[in-house]
Amino acid sequence: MTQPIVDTLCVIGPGLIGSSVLRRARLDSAIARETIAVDRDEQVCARVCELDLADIITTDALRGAAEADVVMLCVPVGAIATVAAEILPVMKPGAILTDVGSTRRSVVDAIAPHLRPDVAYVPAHPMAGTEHSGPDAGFATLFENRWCLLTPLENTSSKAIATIEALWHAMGARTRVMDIDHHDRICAIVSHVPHLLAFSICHTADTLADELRSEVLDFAASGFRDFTRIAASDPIMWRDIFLNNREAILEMLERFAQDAQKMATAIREGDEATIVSSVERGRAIRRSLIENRQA
Ligand SMILES: NC(=O)C1=CN([C@@H]2O[C@H](COP(=O)(O)OP(=O)(O)OC[C@H]3O[C@@H](n4cnc5c(N)ncnc54)[C@H](O)[C@@H]3O)[C@@H](O)[C@H]2O)C=CC1
Ligand SMILES: O=C(O)C(=O)Cc1ccc(O)cc1
Repeated sequence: MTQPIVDTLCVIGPGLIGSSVLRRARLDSAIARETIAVDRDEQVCARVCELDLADIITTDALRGAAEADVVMLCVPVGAIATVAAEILPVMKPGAILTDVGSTRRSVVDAIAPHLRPDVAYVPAHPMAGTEHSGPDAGFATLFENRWCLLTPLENTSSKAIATIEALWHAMGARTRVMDIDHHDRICAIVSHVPHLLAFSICHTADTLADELRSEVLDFAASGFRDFTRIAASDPIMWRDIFLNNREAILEMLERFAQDAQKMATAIREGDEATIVSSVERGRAIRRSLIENRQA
């Protein structure tokens, strides 16, 4: 029998993303020989146990990390560096630390002082998810045909990078290695600012409902519903993302505001050509996303 990609895989934070990884590992013995799930929340551990998602389930991060060959941190961005600092001293020599956090620069900088020369750190962010969270929300096919963006440090061994890439390939994902700051700018425009806009437009509509004393949201058309699906996402997760990718988000938000302002000017001035060309451009982009099966 061929060796699995990882001997012992420890997932810390088996919520939407972590439980999806564990579900996939349950289905495919080529991923890991043994799995460990760690969560500080006893109720999450109890649920992971009921769902039979891992071989060992514990609230003790040190125990899980000490036994693992790969430790994957799937906790909110604001908790990643704290958990990393706690577990790094007990990790096995030669083991790999990875995390799935949605932002990179501040996390990598906060982890850097705690790194050991004999433990590789390979951040890997799956560009896949939903607006739901917790262990019940996960599913084994979540990463199929999705990108996973790896942002290793310059001195990270190519063997460790290859192991994490193999892990994500086995989960159905495509991988791309990229620069840390490049990652944060891309994610700001394709993920973080769209979430910000969805939260904000819900807020605006709700405030208007108060002012008009009307059930504005009861009349939400399907466009509003499609556009705001992501506004149902977890507040702690998004607080952490916004605060940890501050510069790139503010830059992209400013660019967006300029484009929205151009549309406002075109509408005010009855500039048909600008309005039509903007809608045409959006339509072409949306159609190409569907053709590439990313929508
Ligand atoms: N939700 C999404 O669509 C995506 C999320 N991500 C990233 O993945 C990570 C996890 O997100 P989700 O799975 O959505 O979150 P989740 O809320 O579903 O699960 C997070 C889990 O971490 C546990 N946790 C929190 N702090 C902990 C700590 N200090 N020690 C141990 N466990 C702890 C929580 O109890 C929870 O079970 C985040 O960093 C997020 O930015 C990445 C891609 C997509
Ligand atoms: O629900 C959706 O469509 C998402 O976009 C989920 C998501 C959230 C955060 C990420 O870092 C990546 C993907």
